[in-house]
Amino acid sequence: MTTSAMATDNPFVDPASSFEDGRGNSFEGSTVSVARDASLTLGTDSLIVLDEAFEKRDRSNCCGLWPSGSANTRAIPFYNVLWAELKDSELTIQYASPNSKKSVRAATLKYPIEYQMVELVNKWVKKLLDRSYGESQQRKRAKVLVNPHSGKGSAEKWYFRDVEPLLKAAQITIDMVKTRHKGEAVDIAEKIDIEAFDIVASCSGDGLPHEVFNGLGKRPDAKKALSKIAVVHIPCGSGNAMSCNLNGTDSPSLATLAIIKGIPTPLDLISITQGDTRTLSFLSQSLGIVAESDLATEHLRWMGGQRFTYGFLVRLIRKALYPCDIAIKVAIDDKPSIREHYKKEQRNHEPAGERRGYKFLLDDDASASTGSGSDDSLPPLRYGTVNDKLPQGWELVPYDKLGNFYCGNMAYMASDANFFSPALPNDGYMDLVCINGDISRLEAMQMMFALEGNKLFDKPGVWYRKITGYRIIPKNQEDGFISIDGERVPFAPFQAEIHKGLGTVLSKTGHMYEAPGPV
Ligand SMILES: Nc1ncnc2c1ncn2[C@@H]1O[C@H](COP(=O)(O)OP(=O)(O)OP(=O)(O)O)[C@@H](O)[C@H]1O
Repeated sequence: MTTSAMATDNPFVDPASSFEDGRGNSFEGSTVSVARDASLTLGTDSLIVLDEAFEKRDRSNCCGLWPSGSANTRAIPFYNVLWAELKDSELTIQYASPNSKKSVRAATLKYPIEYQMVELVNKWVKKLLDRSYGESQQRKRAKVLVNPHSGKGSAEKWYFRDVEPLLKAAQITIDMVKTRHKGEAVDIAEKIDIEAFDIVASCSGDGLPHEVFNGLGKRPDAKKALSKIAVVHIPCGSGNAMSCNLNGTDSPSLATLAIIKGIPTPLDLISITQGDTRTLSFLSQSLGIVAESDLATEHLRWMGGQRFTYGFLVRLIRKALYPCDIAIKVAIDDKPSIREHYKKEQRNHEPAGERRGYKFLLDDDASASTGSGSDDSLPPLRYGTVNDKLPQGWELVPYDKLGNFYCGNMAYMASDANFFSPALPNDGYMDLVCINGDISRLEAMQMMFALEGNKLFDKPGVWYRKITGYRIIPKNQEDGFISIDGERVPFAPFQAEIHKGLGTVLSKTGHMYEAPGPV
């Protein structure tokens, strides 16, 4: 049986089946008949399966979650197709089937193929895989790290139930280890054979990806390792910001699907120098009410997500102040220009390779001062370290009434907190929000509600800037809380500077976060 012969009998084939669909996809050869009562068609966005057996097998259409035409058809979006192959006269199609609004599970279709159809079906399978993966790499090789202590301790259970079956169905090679202690992921990433893997996936909170970036950053070939290995996050912890930003979800199975289909995306990374250490930050740095609400409420873990809100409100009522001296290298300092910058990037589709590099940042007034000398290790620090004298043109300004210093490299800081809505993965800027601690309680509450409604950026009391570096020196406080990517670091001066596109992640679009931009 030929594909074109079948096409005329099949109600799901576009009548213009030998023409293009306007996107350059030819419908020629898009349908294969795989059994007496079944055919498979490559539609515009979905694989359309017409199979009389569906009607008998599954009248419920999986709770109405599939966008099917009728009881004997199923439209499987190409995004959900995990793998297809023809082996031993059997065509197997693996796909992610929705089993609730917030999860998918691996499912399989199998059809016997007659000998004379083999060549045709093989060509069809190749087309199906090309459309299903697009720019995303097929059969990725994954080093998987599972932190059994993440969140409420369910990471291992979720890995085996929600994650591994999807990875296996997508033919991803898996090398999984369970982390045994803090810092182990740093060592694993530092020693990993970067030619043997494409991604390092952490089933954890944001803590493990932070360690992975730092492990890769410690290598003598740090730059190469950070651009070759995509660091990805499967949300199993209490803080899952990375997955919300890049996978658009905090569901482990949906995040796994997003990673299987993810597009390599350069990510800006930030060097933090404090004392004599240099670490990498990928998510945020905070001092003041946000850092304290998170880090000083560990004893309230039993409250779950409410613990942060409770800690925040207590400090708000106290009108807590966190005086500091701060020097900032500002790039864009007004909200209309920041909004315009964001819109420009939304329209920009330059390839990943051109998004890397430090070219335009090297044009500014700072000269590289610190580095290990080797071309392949971490890039030198253009602004020096916290122990050096201030770079030329920087000025320490007293912020005596500071309530919140919050610097972000991603938009969502939690699934319901789009704190830095104009943040971009590789614009070469950090987003800085400063809020005074002496604003009225009413204004502070309004800011909290504005955050929930994605309107924080526009609030008059929110001082929003795009920056490339800063130094912050806490004063008049004996002790306090500084958070780097959600982990506590010593309460001491530190300096930060951004490296454009130094790291690599996988995202859905290749250049934007999943958070809605500034309204
Ligand atoms: N087996 C282990 N036992 C204890 N800690 C571990 C273990 N494996 C990893 N860790 C550490 O746990 C920390 C937090 O991990 P992660 O971010 O995955 O989870 P989380 O629940 O979101 O974290 P948080 O404690 O920050 O809320 C990381 O610093 C990590 O190194």
